[in-house]
Amino acid sequence: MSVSFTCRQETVCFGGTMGFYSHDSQTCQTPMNFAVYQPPQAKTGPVPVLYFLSGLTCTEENFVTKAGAQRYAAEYGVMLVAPDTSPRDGETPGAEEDWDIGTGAGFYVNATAEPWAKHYHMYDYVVEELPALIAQFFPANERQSVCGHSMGGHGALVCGLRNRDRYRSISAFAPIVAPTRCPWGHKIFSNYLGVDMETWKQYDACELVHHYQDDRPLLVDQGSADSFLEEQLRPHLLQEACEQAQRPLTLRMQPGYDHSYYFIASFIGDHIKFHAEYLCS
Ligand SMILES: N[C@@H](CCC(=O)N[C@@H](CS)C(=O)NCC(=O)O)C(=O)O
Repeated sequence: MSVSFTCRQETVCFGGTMGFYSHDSQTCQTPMNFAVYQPPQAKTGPVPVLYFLSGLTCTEENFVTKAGAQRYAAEYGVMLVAPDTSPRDGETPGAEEDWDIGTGAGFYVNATAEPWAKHYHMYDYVVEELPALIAQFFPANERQSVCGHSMGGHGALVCGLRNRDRYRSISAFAPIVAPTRCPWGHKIFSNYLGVDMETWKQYDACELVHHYQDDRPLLVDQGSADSFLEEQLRPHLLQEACEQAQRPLTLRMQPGYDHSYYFIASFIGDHIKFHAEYLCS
């Protein structure tokens, strides 16, 4: 099966190229959208890639239009890849009914329960299919790291922890660290994965730190004024799990910051610098 993609728009940005693309995903069995920022260094040779996984309700556009990340990606010579947050197949029953399930809420898992099992394979899409496409069509070398926000912070932790050979470093903004122990996780996992809670654990970062042990760096920023902090995000659970697993974690509580992209914009420079240390050395 030949692989191809469509360019919807490309714009010069900080000496590089900001682009928006679509392709027919084999994994999700529907067209998928993604955004790529190629830094100026990509004109003269392959560069490493930082994946950014966005949160609930986002598309491939939120991060690249709101976080101001391109300035830092151009400085360090890192390509940014931001996938959409779910399939938009137009046929999955219930996908448009609620903002925290279905469209915009793929949760970076491979759904096994109906009606989600046909299209909602965001884990395989992010870990396997999209990187293969990027490697084939963009000037990327084999070095990858992963970052994300909220639902996408959960995605970054899960994809990163489970794939030691694929990602050199992992970071997150306000991640859902223990979806098996918060309302968003229960809602999504019971629908996408079914009632057997054992199957949920493969997508729970606080479980995974015990099973996938290595010394890769992990950076998490969390705003203290985030309205989802206590009920949904619960970063202290990750701190406890990492302490028990004796795994390195830098958890920074940022006073006064909320859940928005203003928070991400304030610290994205730190995150890209952090990843560049492991991607570019
Ligand atoms: N119900 C709210 C909450 C959703 C929310 O806060 N989403 C976060 C991720 S969990 C986000 O990044 N929203 C998009 C944005 O701020 O650009 C909404 O529809 O925006």
